[in-house]
Amino acid sequence: MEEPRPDGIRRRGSVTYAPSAQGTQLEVRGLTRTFGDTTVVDNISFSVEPGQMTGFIGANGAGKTTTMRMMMGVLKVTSGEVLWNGRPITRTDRAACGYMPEERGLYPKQSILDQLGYLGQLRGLTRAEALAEAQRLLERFSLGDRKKDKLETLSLGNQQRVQVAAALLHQPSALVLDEPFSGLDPTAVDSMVELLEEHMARGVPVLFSSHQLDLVDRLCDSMVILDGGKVLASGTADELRDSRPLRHRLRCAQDVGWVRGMPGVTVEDVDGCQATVALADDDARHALLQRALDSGLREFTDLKPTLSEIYREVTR
Ligand SMILES: Nc1ncnc2c1ncn2[C@@H]1O[C@H](COP(=O)(O)OP(=O)(O)OP(=O)(O)O)[C@@H](O)[C@H]1O
Repeated sequence: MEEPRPDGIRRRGSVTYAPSAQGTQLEVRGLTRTFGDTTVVDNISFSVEPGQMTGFIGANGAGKTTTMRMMMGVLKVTSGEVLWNGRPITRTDRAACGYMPEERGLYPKQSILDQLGYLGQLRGLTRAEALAEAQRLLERFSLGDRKKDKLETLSLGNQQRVQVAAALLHQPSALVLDEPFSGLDPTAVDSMVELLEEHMARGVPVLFSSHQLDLVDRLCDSMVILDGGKVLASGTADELRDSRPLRHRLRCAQDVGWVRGMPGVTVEDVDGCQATVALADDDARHALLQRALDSGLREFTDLKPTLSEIYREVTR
């Protein structure tokens, strides 16, 4: 979805923006958290770059929420540090962040506009500014006519949108969002992504956790895969793909059962004239293609792994 252009300007969806020279970089270095004798986040390091969207993925209990809580100062760090543009993060820096916690934190029985106005004031806006910004965000999410309603009267997806609005009220310098897309329909995902991209265009780094791997694959510049409190893999989607063994699809006019037993060829699947294989080296490739030509070679394609496949492989 991202088209690099020669001038360095990138297009994502319908938003065009130039990389900011002054964005914020968020980094965790050697971050660790123990509860009693149990280490739930174990010496992890990664960075979230200015203007980039980083997906934080991992099974239930992997340690994503605990990491985000430490980043936001909600939970004490056992060891390690959180850095803001390369130096230890301060309270002021954290106040400039937009954080959507797992436990959400808005009041179900209070009117949406009232509580967004209040939250905006807590983050340094005047009441008038907070209400104006809340109203603007609610309009963006097509919730303008629900502003006087209690939060609990909205559908879960719409409550989620209000929670994200709460994190965006004060033009945050960085965004840390715990499962912001869960429960949203595809249109709601797109409108939220569009909004986040406007913030990224200001150089805001976005870290979000998700179990929706297809979404992370589609949206993220880079990703961090956490398992059992450890970072198993991190990098851009292409870096992660390039670090995995390449597989190939082979299709011939005749049966390709002969791939089984060829030296240096690992056979993942054979079905009549088609097979999926991994090759140990150039010799194996050469031998396979020679044999395939005799069988009427129709196709030999590199198969790049999807993020789901990478995730399953690294967490196996
Ligand atoms: N306050 C706490 N006391 C004891 N253990 C805790 C506490 N908070 C979290 N844990 C444990 O830390 C581990 C990591 O939990 P965490 O919520 O960070 O995982 P997660 O990756 O966010 O999971 P999910 O995808 O289900 O939200 C879990 O085993 C959890 O039970």
